[in-house]
Amino acid sequence: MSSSVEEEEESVGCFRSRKRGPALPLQNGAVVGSPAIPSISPGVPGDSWSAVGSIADKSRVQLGPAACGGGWAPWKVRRGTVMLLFRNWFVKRRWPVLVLRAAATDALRRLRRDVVQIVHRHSSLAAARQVVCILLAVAIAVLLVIGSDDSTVGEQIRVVGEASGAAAALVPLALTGDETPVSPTSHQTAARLRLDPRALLFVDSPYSRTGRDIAMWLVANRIRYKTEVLGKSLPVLTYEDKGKFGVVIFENVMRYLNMDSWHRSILDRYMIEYHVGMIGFMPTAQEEIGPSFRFEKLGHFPLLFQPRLRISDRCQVDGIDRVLFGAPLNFWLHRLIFLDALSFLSRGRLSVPLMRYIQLDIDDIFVGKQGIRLTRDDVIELLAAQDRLKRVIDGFRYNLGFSGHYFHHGSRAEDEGDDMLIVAPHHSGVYPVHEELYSIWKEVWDIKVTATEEYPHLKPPRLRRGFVYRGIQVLPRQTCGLYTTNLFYDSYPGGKARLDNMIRGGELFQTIVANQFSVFMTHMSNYGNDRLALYTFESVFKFLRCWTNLEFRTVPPVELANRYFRTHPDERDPVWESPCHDKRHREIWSPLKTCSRLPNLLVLGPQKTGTTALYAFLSMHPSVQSNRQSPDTFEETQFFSGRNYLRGLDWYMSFFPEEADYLFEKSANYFDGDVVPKRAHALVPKADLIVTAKEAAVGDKALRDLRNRCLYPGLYAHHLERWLQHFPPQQLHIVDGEALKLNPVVVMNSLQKELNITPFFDYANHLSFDSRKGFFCKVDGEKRTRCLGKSKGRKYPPMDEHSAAFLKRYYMSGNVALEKLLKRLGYAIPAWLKEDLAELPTQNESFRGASPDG
Ligand SMILES: Nc1ncnc2c1ncn2[C@@H]1O[C@H](COP(=O)(O)OS(=O)(=O)O)[C@@H](OP(=O)(O)O)[C@H]1O
Repeated sequence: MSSSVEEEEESVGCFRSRKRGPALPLQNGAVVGSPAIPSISPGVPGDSWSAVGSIADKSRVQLGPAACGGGWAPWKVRRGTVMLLFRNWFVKRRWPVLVLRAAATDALRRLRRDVVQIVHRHSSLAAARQVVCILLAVAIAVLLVIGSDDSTVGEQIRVVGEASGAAAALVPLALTGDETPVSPTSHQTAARLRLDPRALLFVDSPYSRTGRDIAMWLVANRIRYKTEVLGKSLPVLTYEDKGKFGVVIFENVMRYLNMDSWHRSILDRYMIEYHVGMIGFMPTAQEEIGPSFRFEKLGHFPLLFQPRLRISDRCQVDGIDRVLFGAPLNFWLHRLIFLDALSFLSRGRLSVPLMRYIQLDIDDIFVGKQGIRLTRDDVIELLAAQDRLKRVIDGFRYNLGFSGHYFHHGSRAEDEGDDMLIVAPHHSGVYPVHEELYSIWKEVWDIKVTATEEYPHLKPPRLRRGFVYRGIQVLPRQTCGLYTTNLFYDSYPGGKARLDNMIRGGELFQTIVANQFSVFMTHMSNYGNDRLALYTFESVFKFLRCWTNLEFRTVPPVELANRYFRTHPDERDPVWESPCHDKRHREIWSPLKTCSRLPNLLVLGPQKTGTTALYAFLSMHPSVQSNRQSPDTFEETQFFSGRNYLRGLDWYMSFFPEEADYLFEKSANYFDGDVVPKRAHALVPKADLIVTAKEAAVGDKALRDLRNRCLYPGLYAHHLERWLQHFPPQQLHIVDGEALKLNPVVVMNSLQKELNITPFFDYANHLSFDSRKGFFCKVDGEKRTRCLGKSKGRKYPPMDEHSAAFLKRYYMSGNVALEKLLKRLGYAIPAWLKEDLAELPTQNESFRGASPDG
């Protein structure tokens, strides 16, 4: 890092000094060359339209107030530009206005040069399209005016909310009725009570880049959302008197503009009536925007821009707040502003909390050879840094883990360092789970909390989640960029810029932004040597404090875990991943464990469709072995579907033999279990799946009792679609249950080929029809048949008319959806389904177009 940049960074107050020795105090400061705190010109009080201005710096931007309808607002932008703001929730309010200046390359300058959004109210419905176009242009202009010294951009922008510090002169938003914010510092209004905390995300396709980035960021921040590919219909937007979505997001705002007028009016009406705002992203492709716009890419800068653009706005209002992003969501500052936009546009319904709990673990504090251990001076500096961090992180203390074996193993100075450290137990290596470790922790030390970076083995690390196993709360440990090796700033793997980028808006920064709880760990030696750990942590918290309104706190580990699982109760249940797909997990796993004890095939059910027969027939194949039968749950393991899941991986694997070419299990309640596809995919993502489908049968019990247990699984398409969200269609095999009953030889012979099970086993020689049973049965050695037990293949009295009519109605739309799905997947339509659909009365023809959900 050059000294000038270093000086600049220090004076900015956003970064911690690189010099060894006492770190700089963590305090806010002004940006070098840019007083940084923007000066804002007041708008017209009480007017819902005002200009908002800003900027400082050498760019000398001047902004004047703008009155609605008054023509061009006199913005003079010199080598810079401006965006306007809403009341910031997340991004530090003293940075409400972001500056876009001429091109430069270093990351620090880039931070201050970004402009992303415009909050706007505009136009009447009739003129909506036209004005949105204008808004887009405004967005672009705001992003762009760069490079055109003294270019003038006229515009009127509504100031939504106030900002603090120098921005305090902003005109407060003139809100009325249920738009009135409940507190001057939050986005919450009474309108939020009518909204679900969920976003509606329109994407171009399931694979489009920006859409995936948006979805990932929503997931990272645990914000619920529904993805929708804009097609012929809109999703249902309301239920009873509630809005299902707190904000509407368009990955490509042109899709919103080009929406057909009918759907557009429905969506707009929803947004107006429920006070829901919209976020739109400008497409990056020129052809999407039209020939009249010319974009240029500015060096490394992530935004597109169009020079010399004059913009006007008509100041008409349609009641919808829209935030436009001029670039995709891959720049960290955009991501922060996106969080603010979500909060603002959902009237506080999608506000992420600002408190962040931080735990810094120093692991293995006495482990290390002489020469790389902590000296007395290192420990003094460690403690001094702890005091400095305490100023930013309320109650901060390091959390130390040690191995007593290595205590006093260093030089004299290092041993003195050992003496100065106060130690507390610390645990790691908890995933993949070693049952013995958990037992010992519980029995010997009554451990309640630990942390791991291995679960789930997700990248990026900010997506890691916690779980509880055997009463031990396991917190996710995040990646801070410092590992178990001795690292030095000057020889940091990938270069020092890589580490600094992680700190300044990169992975480490975003991890803390996205997670309310962050646990980091690095080894002792990185607090010695050139004290890279101190630099890293102090820098990132300085940077966070500089750019966000986040607050930080450290609490004792047990309290931290309790708070974590109170905040994220849905994370308590673990999601078992296969240790076999990850080299590192294979290494950590016990050498006694083998990856061959997981099934290649799952028979999913549903019940009553012939799954027991299929299980018996598959087990006849010489290369195929099934699970051992479980006495507790009707011989099935029922691992993925219920409480057995919490018994752990060892329990599940104990049902399978160690040596087998091909392993399978059948649990007939897997098919309709909500969580089963996700769990199954996490553990056996390559497994084949068999679903047996048959006309839904009922016996002689009351329909009401059966509705949940028996009828719901028969909505085949609905459940199959859920499985297809996790598994590719090639792994899904749908077997006609009627054909299995009437002609199992044909079904089994073709199924083994589909599943690539060898050698070929001709079922014609091993199954035969038993006229007494009325079903096909196994042929045993003496040509006698062995049939399934009495509980399978029972005879039922004919169904009464009323019940039959009820079932027809119940399954009508579901069967239509199944027919469509089977066609889509390339299956022949089973005879029973054809028959059912043929009986549909003509007035119900429209059902043929119904959605899979019926
Ligand atoms: N070969 C053979 N032998 C006996 N039964 C056969 C066979 N092939 C298909 N079937 C049909 O399978 C039905 C039972 O389905 P499941 O095994 O899936 O039922 S369960 O969920 O396990 O209870 C069973 O229905 P029920 O008699 O109602 O149990 C049969 O209709």
